[in-house]
Amino acid sequence: MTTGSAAEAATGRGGERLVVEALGIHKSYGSLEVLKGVDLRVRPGEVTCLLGPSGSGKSTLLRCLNHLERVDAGTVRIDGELVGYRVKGDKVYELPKREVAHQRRNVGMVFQRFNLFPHMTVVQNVIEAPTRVLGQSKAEARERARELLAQVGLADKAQAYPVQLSGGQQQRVAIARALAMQPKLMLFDEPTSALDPELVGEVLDVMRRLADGGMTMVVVTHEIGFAREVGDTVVFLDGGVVVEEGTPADVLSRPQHERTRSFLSKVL
Ligand SMILES: Nc1ncnc2c1ncn2[C@@H]1O[C@H](COP(=O)(O)OP(=O)(O)OP(=O)(O)O)[C@@H](O)[C@H]1O
Repeated sequence: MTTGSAAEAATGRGGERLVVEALGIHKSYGSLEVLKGVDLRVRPGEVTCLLGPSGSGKSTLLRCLNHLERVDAGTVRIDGELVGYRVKGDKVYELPKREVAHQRRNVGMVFQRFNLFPHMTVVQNVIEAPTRVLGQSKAEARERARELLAQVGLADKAQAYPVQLSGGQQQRVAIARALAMQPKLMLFDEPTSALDPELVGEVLDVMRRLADGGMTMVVVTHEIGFAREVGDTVVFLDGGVVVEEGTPADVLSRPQHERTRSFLSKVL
C-alpha cells in the first residue's frame, strides 16, 4: 500500500474535507484482479451510489472502505484517518485488530442480509454494540434506541424477535442498529436485493430520510430510481475501474461511455 502526507490525510488532496478518500485502490483474489486502481471521494452529507454489473467489484470496494478487505495497494481515509494502517517515518504498519475495530465505529454497514441476533429482541439488538463497545449505560442506549426505532418506523416492535418481523422490518432494525453507533458514514451493500419487491420501498424510504437528514452514505444498489432521486453522485464501476462518475442526471440520463449505456439499457 502507499500513503500520502499528513496534510493530505486531514483534508483530501484539494484541501477540501472528505468523509471518504480512497485513492488508487487495487485488490485481487488470487489471480483475479477485482479492483484496478479505483478512486472514490465522498464529501460530508453526500450520497454516492455505486452501480455496475455483477462482479464489477462494487462490494469489494465497499468492504475495502472499512478494512473488511485488505487493499493490495492504495489508501483509504475515513474523515481524514488512514484506515487499517499507521505510518511511522517511511514505514507502514498494519493496525492490530483492536485498533481496526475502533476505527470501524465511525462506519455503519448495512448488508444484503440483516444478520440480527435471533435470540435478542429488536431493542436488545440495537443497544448491544453501544453498550458493549461505546460503554453507554443500558438506560441511555435504550433511550437512543427508542428514538432510532421511531426514526425507522418500528417504535412498536422494540420487544419483538427478528423471526417475528418481515425482511423489510429486519433491514430497518439493521439500519437502526448501525445508527446507534453514531457513525460518520453509512455503507449500504445492496440493502434491498434480498427483499420481496413489496418490501423494498419501506427500506428505501428510511434511507432517503437518512440522506435528507445529512448522513454521508455510499450505497451499492441496483435501484436506479433511488440513485436518480437520492444520489448526489453516481459512480459506474465495470471491470474493476471507474468508467464514469457524475451527477445522476449526467451518468443516468446522458452517459458518455458505451459500457455505461450498455449497462443502463439492461437495467432501466
Ligand atoms: N472473498 C473472495 N474470494 C474470491 N473471490 C471473490 C471474493 N469476493 C469477491 N470475489 C470475486 O470478485 C469479483 C467481484 O466481486 P464483488 O462482489 O465485489 O462484485 P459486485 O460488483 O459487488 O457484484 P454483485 O453485483 O454480483 O454483488 C467477483 O468475480 C467475485 O466472485
